[in-house]
This record gives sequence, structure tokens and C-alpha cells, in this order.
Amino acid sequence: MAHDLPFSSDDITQALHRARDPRTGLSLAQEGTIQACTLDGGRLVLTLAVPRESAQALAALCPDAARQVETLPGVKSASIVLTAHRPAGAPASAPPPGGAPGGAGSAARGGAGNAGGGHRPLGGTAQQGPILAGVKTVIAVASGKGGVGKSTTAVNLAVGLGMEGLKTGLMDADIHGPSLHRMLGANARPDVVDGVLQPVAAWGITAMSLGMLVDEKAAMIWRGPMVMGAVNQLLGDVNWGTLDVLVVDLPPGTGDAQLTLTQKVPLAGAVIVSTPQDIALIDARRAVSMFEKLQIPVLGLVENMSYFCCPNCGHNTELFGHGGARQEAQTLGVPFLGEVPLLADIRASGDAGVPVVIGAPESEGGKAWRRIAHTVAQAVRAMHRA
Ligand SMILES: Nc1ncnc2c1ncn2[C@@H]1O[C@H](COP(=O)(O)OP(=O)(O)OP(=O)(O)O)[C@@H](O)[C@H]1O
Repeated sequence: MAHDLPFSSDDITQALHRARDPRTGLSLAQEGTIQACTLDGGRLVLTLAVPRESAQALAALCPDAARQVETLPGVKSASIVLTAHRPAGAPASAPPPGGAPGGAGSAARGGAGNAGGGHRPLGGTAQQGPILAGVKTVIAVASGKGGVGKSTTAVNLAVGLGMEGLKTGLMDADIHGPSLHRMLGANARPDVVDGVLQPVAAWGITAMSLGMLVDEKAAMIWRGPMVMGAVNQLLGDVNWGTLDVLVVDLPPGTGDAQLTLTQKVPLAGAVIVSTPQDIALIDARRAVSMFEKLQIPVLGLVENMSYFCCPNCGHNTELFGHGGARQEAQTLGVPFLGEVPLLADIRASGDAGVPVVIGAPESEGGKAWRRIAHTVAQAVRAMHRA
């Protein structure tokens, strides 16, 4: 809890108490622990940790609880975000000392206030509305392990989908290491119109990354609730407009943070990136199994850094082995989307902010990602028809 709020943690607890389940008498005050509370331009974001087992039941109380919290001084709109990390039986209602920043900096003030929705919500707001209302399909790019080229794939896939004629957005949910803005060369601060963030246009798509809003080093040390606050803002406070597809770059791994995030974003499918190495494939398997448990279709596996293509003699060297992801995809029964070589040009194009599908569309890397984008575009179109 920040010390400069015009109300106390007791005031919050009392407000939460007033929103009870008429059947069970349960309230968020009994079950939740205040993790963070921020007030910015009248917009309050309250993050509560709740026992995993009762998260769904408690989520239903969020809209009413948010209305009660909105009666507190200085609060114009309230969002309540539930994180379900706390094991059952741990002590409740003990706010941690000191303030905690929540959300994506202070760029979006008085936004639509619809964070916390989604088709499997864990949170809610007073003005609960459909999140990403104008977005037809949301797909994630994920990896079980860091450094395998997930963000590079997300950028080239999104721009490739744009080249396929789909109106595409790209959201950087890799909160701890946002890099998409650099890979797109979109380093300018986004505009805020009527309190709503405007995504930045680049290479035929629109994009929003936390890296456009806050210092990257600051984001790296954020803990779970702050990450969720930031993701809520990227989902709810950004004017994504109408899109055929929104590509979401997830943080690497399959831990609690990824699981919560995956439940928060209304995903229609996921693309998983791996290198051919055994160790990366073990992690890719975990990622596939996480999406399967959540009943989110895996659109396919991409093998990145498949082989090194020597720019001088054209000889291919299989640095990390070869074909592992294709075989793994077969074993797991998910589509194999293609191989992308390890190329100095791909690294350089990422650093220069020009995705390789734009800068060198006929190169090995450019062609590989365009083929992958073509296959994913077909899958997305099939979803639209279904
Ligand atoms: N096929 C490739 N050839 C050459 N360099 C690549 C290739 N794919 C990715 N890279 C480079 O590898 C580095 C890591 O890539 P990237 O940031 O996309 O990985 P990541 O999986 O998103 O990592 P993390 O999630 O840990 O941030 C970047 O410098 C990127 O330019």
C-alpha cells in the first residue's frame, strides 16, 4: 500500500466487506491479501492474492467490490485484479509495507477501466466490459525457455500476418524483458487520447510494449501483481481498435506467472518456439502441455536457429542438432510450422528495428517466417469462418 493514498487499508477492507456473496456471505476482504494498491489520476488498481481454489468464485464478486471501492475518496474508477498464487490457509488481509507500482507506468489515465475481463476472468471492474472487443482472434507466441527467439518470431509473425492481409496488432506481454519496440524500431512514446493509449504503427501493424512506456530496467524487477497490473493495462487501456488478429508475446517459461497470464488473455491459439536442442525441447513440451491443459489449441511448433547458414560459402551447419522440433511436433500431435536458420542478418535486423520479413523478405530467414505467417494466417482465417 502506498503511504500517500487518501484512505487507509482498513477503508479498503471495509469497502470489500460490503460486497458479499448473498448465498455464502463470502467477501474479498476475508479471502484476499492486498498485494498492491495504486491510485493514478483517480484510477485505482487494487491487486489481491486469493487462494487458488476460490479464485473463480471470488472473481464473481469483483464488479460489486470495485463499485464499493469507488466510494473511497479520490477514486473515480476501480479495477480489482486477483492473483491466485497464495496457497489455501495462508494468512489473509495483511497488507505488505510500502507502496508498489502497478500497471504500465502512468501513461494511461482514466482509461476505459475494463481490465480484468476476458473469457476466463480472474478479476473485474465496476464498468466491466468485454476486453479487446474489436479483436477477432488473439494468439500467443510462447516458449518454454528464454533466449530461443520467441520475440523475434512474434515480430516477424505479426508483420508477416499483416503482409498476408490480416489487420494485425502485436502486444508485448514479456513484461520482464520487453523488446518488441526495439525490434520494430518503434521507440517513440505512444500517444494518449482521452486517457487511452494509442498503439504505435510500424511495418503495417500496430504494437504496444511496456518498453515504450517505462524504463526497461524498472520492469525487470516487477513482481507478480505488478506484472498482472501492467498486462491488464495493455489489454484494457490500449485502443486496439478493430483487428483480425492480435499477437501476444508471452514471457518465456511455464510457471505461475505464465499460467495466470494465459488465463487472463482470451487466447484462441498458441505458437510455440523452440531450438532443436533437447533441453529447449523439454521446455517446449511443457509449454505444449500447459496450453493443452488450458484447452487452448496449439497452432504449431517453430524450430528457430535450426541451422547456421554461412554467409560466405552458403554451407549449413547444424549447431544445435536438427529436426528435433519437427519430430517433437509429430510426437506431440501438433503441427510443425517450419524451421528458421540462425543468421547474423536476423540478429542485425532485430537490432536495427527492421523485421527480416520486411528488410530481407527473400533471404532464408525472411522466406521461413513468411511461410510460417502464411500457415498461421490460414489457421486464423479458418477460425474466423468457424
Ligand atoms: N534465427 C536467428 N538468427 C540469429 N539471431 C537470432 C535468431 N533468432 C533470434 N535471434 C537473436 O537472438 C537473441 C534472442 O532473441 P529473442 O529476444 O527473440 O529471444 P526470446 O526467446 O524472446 O528471449 P527472451 O524471452 O528470453 O527475451 C536476439 O538478439 C535475436 O536477434
